[in-house]
Amino acid sequence: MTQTPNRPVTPVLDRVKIPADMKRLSDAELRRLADELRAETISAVSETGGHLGAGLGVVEMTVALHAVFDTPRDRVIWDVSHQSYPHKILTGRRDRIRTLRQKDGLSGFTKRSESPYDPFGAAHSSTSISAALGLSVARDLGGRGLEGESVGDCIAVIGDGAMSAGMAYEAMNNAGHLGKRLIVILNDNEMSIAPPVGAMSSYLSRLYAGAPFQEFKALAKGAVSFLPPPFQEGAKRAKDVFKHMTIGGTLFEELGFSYIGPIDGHDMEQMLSVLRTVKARADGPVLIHAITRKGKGYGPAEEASDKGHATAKFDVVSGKQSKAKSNAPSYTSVFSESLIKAAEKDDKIVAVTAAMPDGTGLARFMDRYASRCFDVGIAEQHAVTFAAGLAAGGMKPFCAIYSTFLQRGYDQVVHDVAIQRLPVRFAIDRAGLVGADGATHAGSFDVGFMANLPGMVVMAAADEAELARMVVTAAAHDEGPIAFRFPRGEGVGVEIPPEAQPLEIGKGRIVQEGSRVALLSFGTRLSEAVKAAEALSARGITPTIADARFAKPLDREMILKLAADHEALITLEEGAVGGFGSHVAQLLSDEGVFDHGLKFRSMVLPDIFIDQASPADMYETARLSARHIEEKVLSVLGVEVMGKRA
Ligand SMILES: Cc1ncc(C[n+]2csc(CCOP(=O)(O)OP(=O)(O)O)c2C)c(N)n1
Ligand SMILES: CC(=O)[C@@H](O)[C@H](O)COP(=O)(O)O
Ligand SMILES: [Mg+2]
Repeated sequence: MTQTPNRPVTPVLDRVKIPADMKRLSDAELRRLADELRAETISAVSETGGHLGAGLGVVEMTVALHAVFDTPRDRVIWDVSHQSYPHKILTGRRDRIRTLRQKDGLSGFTKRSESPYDPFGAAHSSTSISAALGLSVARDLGGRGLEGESVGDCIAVIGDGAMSAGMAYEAMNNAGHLGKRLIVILNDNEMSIAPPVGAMSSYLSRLYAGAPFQEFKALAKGAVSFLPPPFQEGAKRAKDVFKHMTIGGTLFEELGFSYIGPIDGHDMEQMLSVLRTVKARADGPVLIHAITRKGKGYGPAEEASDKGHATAKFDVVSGKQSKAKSNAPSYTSVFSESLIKAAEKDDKIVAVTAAMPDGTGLARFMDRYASRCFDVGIAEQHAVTFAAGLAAGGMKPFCAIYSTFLQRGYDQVVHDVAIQRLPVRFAIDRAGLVGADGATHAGSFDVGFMANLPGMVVMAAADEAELARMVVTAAAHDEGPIAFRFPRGEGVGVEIPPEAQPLEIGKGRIVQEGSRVALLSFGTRLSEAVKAAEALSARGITPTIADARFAKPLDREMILKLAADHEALITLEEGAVGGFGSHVAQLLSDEGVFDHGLKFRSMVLPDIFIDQASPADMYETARLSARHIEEKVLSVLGVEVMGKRA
């Protein structure tokens, strides 16, 4: 037998094609299966890159869940679902696990269309309890799945980080009230992407630190019979130790859940025993508090500051990641450096992140100005209104949130910020297509949902120097809210001026003068427009190229002049319909420009959710690369290419 290098030897796992195959395994074999599953996960992610640490932390839990419950009839809903790779391996997708996060491969998250074992898709956090509750209620009302299949137990697995979001409490509040049979596993690894923050995180740690106290609590409430015998013993001992303590219920019990824990989420015997008991006995909402370690079982992940949360491809033996070299700084780092510079001169500048200090670059700001930087946990709604409060109190808050996660705080943007004209500065990172995380993380909608708000200023950086200027522009803008968007990844390599100057609000710039057709770009598609223009020059076409800088307020004067001076006007943006191009079309329509025969085209993201792929492939799908701009110009001008109209 030949063995593929880097592939672990997995005799037990090889016998498991789907979870039903696990029913034949003894508990000892299930323990062995967990070891092999962990090795297979490490091996696969070493080839694909992706979310590693969270999956390694739930290997035993994944095995125990599929061994005890009857999936897919019983529904396991993984919160965020970045920890679902071991689940994918056990649920008929092992043969494709090395296509994770690639074009036409497996998604890095659970996805209903991918497998019947993924009953609910996710990637944004803290949705699992609501979804599991909805499924439980549907089941009790006699509902069947969309394919007519019956629904069994519904189990939400949610992390301690995800437990910081309001939505999890909204769901528990409702679940406790309804009293339906529902199982929640709190996977507490004392980590979010960064170390978790907040009073709730401290509370969970106290529950964990006081484990015997919890056993005593269960006994005191008569709930100990719910637990398997080893826990009943522990509880009796705990009663002696803690008999003089006055105790209240855990928060979860107050919300109407039976609380079981803390248990060791890596101890297969405990996991199996607790899940079997809960399966046999639960008659309402139950919360199992499992303590695990993010990155468990792989040294380089366990030792990493993010516990191997996300990784590039790596060498399994050394743990060394293969990172592509770049000649330009990332947009995120330009934002971060520019903000630090601005904060040096203005002590009113403060910064807010919702659990993404590294991703947004605010970790560096925090190192420098700890008291002026706030990680509020996964709580985008709160982050926005908290920033609004900071602004109302006279500070200059920069609320740094990925485009996709800002969607969750939208009512707060409208109601708390925009209507009150509070000068919150929104730094919208990951605006546009993001690659391997796919549709759930694409920043497609922010221009649409920000630029339609009265009084909101909306900018997009065309390159890193422009981004530096937008940071100082935002810092200086006290009249109302302002937002600037920039994409994932590296800049284009332009020089960043040491002292960036603010932009005039609502003023764009002409990058290249030309004739016949004007390319009006909003954001980083500008460099593609320049490339397209170079290609077009071979055909004797020299487009005018303009950088709009602002989607709101529009540079009316510049746009109307472009329209007047050219036969055709094409807008470009990395965003969905309803964004910059729509605002330009509205202006042209309002001003009657179309009545005079202007040819107008708007290049936007297509009306589909684009699955994971490389950014280059995604731009192909979106038809937003230089080649597509060139084709659009030729077609709008009616130029024939190889005997055909373009
Ligand atoms: C609404 C939302 N905000 C932010 C994120 C980014 N994010 C993904 S995983 C994660 C940490 C989750 O921590 P936890 O729930 O404890 O899971 P763990 O990774 O520790 O297993 C964060 C902040 C997200 N996915 N969704
Ligand atoms: C699962 C999740 O939401 C994050 O881990 C996300 O994948 C981070 O994306 P970036 O790599 O763009 O920071
Ligand atoms: Mg965690």
